[in-house]
Amino acid sequence: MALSEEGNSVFRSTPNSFLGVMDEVINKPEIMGIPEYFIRSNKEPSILSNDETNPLPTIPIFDFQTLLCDDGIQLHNLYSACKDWGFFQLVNHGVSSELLEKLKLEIGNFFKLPFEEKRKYQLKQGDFQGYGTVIRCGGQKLDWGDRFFMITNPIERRKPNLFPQLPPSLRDTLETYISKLQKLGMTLLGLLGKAIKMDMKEVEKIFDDGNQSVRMTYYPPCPQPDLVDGINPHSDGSGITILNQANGVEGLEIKKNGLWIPITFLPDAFVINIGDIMEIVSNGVYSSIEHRVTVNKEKERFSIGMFFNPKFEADVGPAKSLISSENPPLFKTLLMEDYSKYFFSRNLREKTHITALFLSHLQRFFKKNKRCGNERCK
Ligand SMILES: O=C(O)CCC(=O)C(=O)O
Ligand SMILES: [Fe+2]
Repeated sequence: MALSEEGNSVFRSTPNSFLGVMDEVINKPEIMGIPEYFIRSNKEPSILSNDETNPLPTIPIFDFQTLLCDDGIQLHNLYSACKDWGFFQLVNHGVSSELLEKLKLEIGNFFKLPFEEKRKYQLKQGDFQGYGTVIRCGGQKLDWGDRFFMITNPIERRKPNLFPQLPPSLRDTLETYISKLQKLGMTLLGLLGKAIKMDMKEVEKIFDDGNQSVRMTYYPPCPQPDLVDGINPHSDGSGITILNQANGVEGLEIKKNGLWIPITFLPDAFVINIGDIMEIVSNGVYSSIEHRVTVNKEKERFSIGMFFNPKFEADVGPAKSLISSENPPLFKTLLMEDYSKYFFSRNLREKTHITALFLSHLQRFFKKNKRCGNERCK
């Protein structure tokens, strides 16, 4: 049976969103081959090594409790990790295995709900929160994954049809998880500020009562994983991201010196990464690294990322306490509210939005505020 396609539209698509890889493509054994919309013809290969004498490089691992009682050396190592890798794993972070296990079950159950149930959370015209993927133009390639993105803080920014309407057991578990991660996230932001010698008052001014959001992603197995991306190469727009590789299936890769390196799964560890805002705040010292997710032929994968950002009223720009005549600002400063509008007007793709902040594109964006297509829609 041929898939139903209407002109340039995609399965279960509305004019602006795509819903449900799992429901549309996976649950139909009669569908042969991967629909064109998912095929990435110029996908860069992952590096593989079976050579025990020459293992692949791995991202640094920190023990949170050791970081907290720092003697200076750990903070220096943290600084180097954020500068050279932009990614690290965090163990012994104090979030219990029981909570992580419960969250894994709840997220897994959510993505298995019937399509009509999940559809209640569908992304609406012109919005970026909800279940689905924003479609900006006809030729846009789609990721092999179903996502659900929502702002969780400040609480008054929560959409009434999203978080409050989640199945109660998922909602309550997520609420507990979010409150634990908030404490962890704020402490980490403080440590990152301290490690780069930022004024701690400035760290608080930027990130306290910040804007936080979560993205849950389900990556179904794919018959031809090499042809698709679970999530396109991108850097996160956040201050920092705390990622939980919830069901322990690997697939996350980071780009280091031009090569795609896999991130291993450590039970109960979080993967922490520097986002574009932290790269900007640190005036380019910390690195927001491109990453992507590859998918698996047999196994499903799911993850939940929590993004920590400045409050909407804060300035996003190089920290004043780091700037001097020897270290002039490399990025523009703008309000978080504007940064956020700008970020969500674009698709996740490489490091295109931070590059734009570095150059003069941003001013043009705000003058015209047009959704021009091709560059962002690839
Ligand atoms: O699923 C993952 O491991 C990564 C997801 C990700 O990069 C994101 O949500 O920004
Ligand atoms: Fe990401």
